[in-house]
Amino acid sequence: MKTSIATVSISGSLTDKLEAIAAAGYDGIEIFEQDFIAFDGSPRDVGRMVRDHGLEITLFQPFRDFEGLPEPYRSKAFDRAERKFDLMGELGTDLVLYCSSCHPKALGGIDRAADDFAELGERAGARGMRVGYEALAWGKHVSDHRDAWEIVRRADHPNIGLILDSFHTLGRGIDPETIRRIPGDKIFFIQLADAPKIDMDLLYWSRHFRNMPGEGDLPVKAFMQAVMAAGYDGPISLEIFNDQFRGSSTRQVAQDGYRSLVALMDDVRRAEPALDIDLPRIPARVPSHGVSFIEFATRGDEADKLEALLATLGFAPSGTHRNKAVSLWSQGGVRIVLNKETEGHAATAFNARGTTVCDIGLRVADAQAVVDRAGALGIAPFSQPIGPGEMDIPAIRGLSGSVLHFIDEGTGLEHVWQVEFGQSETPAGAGITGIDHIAQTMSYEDMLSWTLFYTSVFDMRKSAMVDVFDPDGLVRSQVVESPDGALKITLNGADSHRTLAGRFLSETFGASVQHVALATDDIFSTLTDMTARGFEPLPMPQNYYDDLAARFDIAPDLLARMQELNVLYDHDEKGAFFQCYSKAFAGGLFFEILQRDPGYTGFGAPNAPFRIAAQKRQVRGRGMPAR
Ligand SMILES: O=C(O)c1ccc(O)c(O)c1
Ligand SMILES: [Mg+2]
Repeated sequence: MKTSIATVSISGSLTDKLEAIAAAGYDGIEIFEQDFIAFDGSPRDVGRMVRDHGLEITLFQPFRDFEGLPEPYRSKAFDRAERKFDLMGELGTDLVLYCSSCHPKALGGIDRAADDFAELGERAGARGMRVGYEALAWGKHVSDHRDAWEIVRRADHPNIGLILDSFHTLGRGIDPETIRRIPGDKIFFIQLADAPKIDMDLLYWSRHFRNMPGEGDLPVKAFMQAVMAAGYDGPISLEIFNDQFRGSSTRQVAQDGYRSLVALMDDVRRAEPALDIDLPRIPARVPSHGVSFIEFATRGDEADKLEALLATLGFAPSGTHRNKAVSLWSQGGVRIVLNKETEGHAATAFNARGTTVCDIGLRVADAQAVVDRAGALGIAPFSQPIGPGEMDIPAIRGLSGSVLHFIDEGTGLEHVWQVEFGQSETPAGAGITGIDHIAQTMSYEDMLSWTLFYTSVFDMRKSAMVDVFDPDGLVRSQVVESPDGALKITLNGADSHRTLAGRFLSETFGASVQHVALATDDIFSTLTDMTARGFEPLPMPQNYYDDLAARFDIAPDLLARMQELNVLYDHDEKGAFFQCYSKAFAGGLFFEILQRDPGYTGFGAPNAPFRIAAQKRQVRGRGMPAR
């Protein structure tokens, strides 16, 4: 199966685009007329450039406002068609997309349009060209692929076929199952795009908010299942109009697109195994059973402070690495690794950004399968030299060059703590039972990419994006989690440097984990224990508790305990949620301690503005903690 991407989908000059597209692994490109017109070189030069990159031009597009016109417009449209056939010949492509007319003079009528296409088919045939007809969701008379298909069917010409674009079908809510009725050989080309569900004008939505399959909310898998079931075997091409992508890294967007295509077609094959899909088989998404460890790169004064903080949270040293300046702190099955090495991956991370989470270990069903699947999706494995007596644990690169290690059971990897750290017992601690979630802060424009990373590699789903109001700007929060909730990651996207998240990004030189949320079954006894160990919570103001008393029906003595321990509260239909924050350390990192009823699925988002305001007071009060 050939993969392709429209040049409009990514940023940069035509040369930049071709390099990125070829490097990402695509077979071809759709040339958008605008891109060609803006280019200073002949059509032959463009065709040669494309082929020099090992790519082919799968489609030239768009040709607008062709069908259903009265004279003299009709003849002019045919003249224009001939000129574009000339151009296509020079570019070296034989397929052009005609989108349904938006011309104010277009008359409508299925047979009139079919006659126009029958005549066009004759002219195209004489030139060795083929024409595909696409229903734009906002076309004047044709806005539904079923009508476009009826026109193509009645035109009844071998050089005239249908082009399906998932956006136009799914954006209008047309059932993709209707595609199964169309003969596969009459579908000349497939364009794929996803989009977030937002209620807005179709044209504006299409031209600004499309995204990669899997990044949005449209049923693109069902669409592709129907297309493949129809017997289609041509290129599958991404056509993504997205304002953010037009300003982002050319290579990254091209890579994400390829990743989304491979993951989608793998999903299609798994959903309908009888379909004949000519793509290499890749391992299925691997379930994660949660976080095995979190590793901080840290040193010197910051390391001392982090150790002191961990001790107040009830963690205790429980092992030292056999070869390295790396120690293990643990409590109730939660492992925190402190890496003070001056060489290797952690040292690089520390040198670049100070104390930071440089590595996350995930418990998975099959560690090697994760690395193999990630490889098929274009994500490189990570490896470091292995010292004497050390284990080779499969890993890949994650957020901003940090590392994700995978630990499974059954291959012996789970013994790494005894083998490398000589771990004996797990200290009892303050009642922390696990890691509830990890929060990663990134810039807003990287959020789609990282959401795709997690949902394409792992068996994780995304939930709706939530707006978090920082007093100085908006932060958007997206949760990705495994179906059983064992692994939950919140991705927080900052737009402005003035938000707490934005400030963290600039203080720590890029995206990384900003907080780790520790779970307890009894937050009051845990916090009482932590307080006795010297834990200092983030202080919450009286106004917050007055508001809680007004909003919720909380017993006065419970409210008093919450206030005493600086516990925040939320609930949904299924249960209650309590949370408390540590003060920030090392440039804005912090811990959260929380207790959730099993049914509560949120993260206390309504509390975020008050938490952020309290954190900002702290920063102003004593300045950002020194490095
Ligand atoms: O927005 C448009 O005009 C437009 C043009 C060509 C396409 O293939 C398309 O899907 C949309
Ligand atoms: Mg299209």
